[in-house]
Amino acid sequence: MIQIAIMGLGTVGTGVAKVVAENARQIERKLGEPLQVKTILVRHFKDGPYRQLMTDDFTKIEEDHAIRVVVETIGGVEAAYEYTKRALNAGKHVVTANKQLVAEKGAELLALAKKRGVNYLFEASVGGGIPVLHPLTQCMAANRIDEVYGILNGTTNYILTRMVRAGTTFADALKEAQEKGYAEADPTADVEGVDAGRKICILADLAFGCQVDPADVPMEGISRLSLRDVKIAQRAGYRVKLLGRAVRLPGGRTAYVAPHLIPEEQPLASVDDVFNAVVVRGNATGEVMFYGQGAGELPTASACVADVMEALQSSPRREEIGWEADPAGFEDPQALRSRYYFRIGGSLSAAAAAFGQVEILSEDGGETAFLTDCISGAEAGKQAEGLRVLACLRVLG
Ligand SMILES: NC(=O)C1=CN([C@@H]2O[C@H](COP(=O)(O)OP(=O)(O)OC[C@H]3O[C@@H](n4cnc5c(N)ncnc54)[C@H](OP(=O)(O)O)[C@@H]3O)[C@@H](O)[C@H]2O)C=CC1
Ligand SMILES: N[C@@H](CC=O)C(=O)O
Repeated sequence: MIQIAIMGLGTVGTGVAKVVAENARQIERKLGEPLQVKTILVRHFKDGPYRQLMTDDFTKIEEDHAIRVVVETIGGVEAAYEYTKRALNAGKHVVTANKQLVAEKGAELLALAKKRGVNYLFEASVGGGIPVLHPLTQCMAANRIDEVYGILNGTTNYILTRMVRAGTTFADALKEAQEKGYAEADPTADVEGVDAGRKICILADLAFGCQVDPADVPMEGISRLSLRDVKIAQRAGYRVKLLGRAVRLPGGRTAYVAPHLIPEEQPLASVDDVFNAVVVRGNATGEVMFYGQGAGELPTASACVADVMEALQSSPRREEIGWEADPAGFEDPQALRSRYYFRIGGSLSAAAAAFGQVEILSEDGGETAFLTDCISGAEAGKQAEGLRVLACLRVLG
């Protein structure tokens, strides 16, 4: 019998307990022994099927030599960071879904895990149930990864889909996402692009081998996005999606999160609801896309339990994953070139005077929406000076 502990019995922690119980036979067949949740760390005791396993004392996990893997689904940094270090120091593998902790402290925790001869695994921290970190670091290991981008937040993709398809208000769509267990404890992180930002940092860390610090990454969410722009874009053959993007540059790397217009024929344009998709561009593979449910109880738990199994099967520890802790070499994403969508208060002639040749998408009620040629973010900002800019979005492609 292999025994594990879960820390935090919310959406993901409950999912982990369910997957371990419901898929017990498959898991046992693969591990050669039954897997059992022995202890669950909670803050508040609650009645229910796991009541007998609950403790509010972390030392019950830390000092229990029978517990070989700890699954951290508390979220945030403070308690999760402290308990993770103590669990690793106690010689236990740690598996997590906590992207904030991995994005901010991953390099340090991976180094500690290495020192202690155990694994620190975090497949669930990006893309929920989508296997993407393992393929990126293992199956694409022979590539130089030049770019990673995608729809990395299930809550905002769900909100956008509900607003566009069903006319649901932003507030109601967010409430639905919270009820389904997709949103962070503080959904501001979803809505303002911070959750996607943490995920693009983890992808960039692994893809480029150097720390991308979340504090350096410009993150814009969907709270300022107007449905008017989404509809204008849609009529012109584009979908609007919140993307995280990380690019290798000649002297370093860059990353950002922002809503983009995506041509409707591109596969990312039809990724809706809670689904996420991550595109990885390797110099040998070209573009590879990973698609699946990016949030939710069971998909996320699937990734956590697979990591538990991997940690056990590759004991004492699997091959090196990690990155340099030094964040030097991060460059401003404003240097990246793309077409831009603008909506301005003013006429087509004002747009043309500022940008030269533009592709007009709509002219209505004193407002003009148009696409520029391919320019850098800095050029877009400079050329728009003097215009009354109502919206400005990058176009992917
Ligand atoms: N939900 C999802 O779809 C996904 C979530 N994640 C990540 O997984 C992690 C967990 O998310 P989720 O399950 O949704 O969050 P929840 O808020 O549903 O669950 C977190 C749980 O941790 C408990 N907790 C908080 N602090 C402590 C503590 N000090 N000791 C013990 N328990 C504590 C909370 O208790 P209390 O109820 O008392 O607050 C709560 O039950 C986060 O890092 C999140 O970003 C990753 C992928 C998908
Ligand atoms: N809040 C996150 C949960 C999964 O990472 C999301 O909506 O994507």
